[in-house]
Amino acid sequence: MSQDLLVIHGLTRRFGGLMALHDLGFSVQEGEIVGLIGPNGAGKTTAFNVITGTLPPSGGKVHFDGRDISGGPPSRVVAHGLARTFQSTSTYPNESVAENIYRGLLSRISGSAVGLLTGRRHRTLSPQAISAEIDEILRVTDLQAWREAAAGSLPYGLQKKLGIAVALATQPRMLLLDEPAAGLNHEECKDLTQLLRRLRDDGLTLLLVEHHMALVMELCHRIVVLVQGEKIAEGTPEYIREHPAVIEAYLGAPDYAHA
Ligand SMILES: Nc1ncnc2c1ncn2[C@@H]1O[C@H](COP(=O)(O)OP(=O)(O)OP(=O)(O)O)[C@@H](O)[C@H]1O
Repeated sequence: MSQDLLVIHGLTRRFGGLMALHDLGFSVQEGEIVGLIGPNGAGKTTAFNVITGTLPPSGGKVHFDGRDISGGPPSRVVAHGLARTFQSTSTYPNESVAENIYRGLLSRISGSAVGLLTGRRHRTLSPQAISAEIDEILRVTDLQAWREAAAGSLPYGLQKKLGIAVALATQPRMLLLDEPAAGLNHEECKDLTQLLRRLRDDGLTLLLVEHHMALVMELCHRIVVLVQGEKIAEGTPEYIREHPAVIEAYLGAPDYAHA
């Protein structure tokens, strides 16, 4: 039986009087792809921000690989092997694709005390080793042809893929993806699905926030549904697709009916 890699318990986050997350609890097993879905404003990005230490929780705990990582900071969370991508593209537009990936590598090479203690990080890598790692990430993400191109010159879909490549450079055990399919055309979406499937097959654990229901239903082993900061359902895609409260709050809404 697989181990729980990420365990969230009683997670709460307030913004003034607004309860953006309330008593959220779920877990993700090693090797699983879990989807976190819900209508706009449900608290999905807030959940990502709290899990990755970008925002402190108002209450509750986040455990990763048995360690309490509640409250971050993000560098410590990454050093433990939990990386994320952002809704918007977050690369350095004037730097090349390879240089952007190098930045991801650097967060690992320069490392933190935590990284050194966990033994998963190296303080130095030779230039050849760095180049080989960049090449490998370019191969996995199928971005080889764009190695020296400025990140900002890439088509939007490839910029989003580069965001995944940079996160992969931190050598995560788990990746949190915030709306990777947003703004992608049909072909780009197919390409992304293939990449995520490859990463899953390579054993990477994924937590995916996404409104593209076809992609979520195809890729995820389990789905957690948030509405107004609270979990209203959790289960397999088949279970979630037929869940009356999920259909009423989200899947049946006209905006999502196409998905
Ligand atoms: N920094 C902040 N300050 C105040 N309110 C915030 C902040 N960040 C998020 N919120 C509020 O918290 C609630 C949850 O927002 P969040 O962005 O987490 O939702 P979401 O499910 O990711 O939505 P979407 O699908 O539109 O990205 C919303 O009401 C939002 O306005």
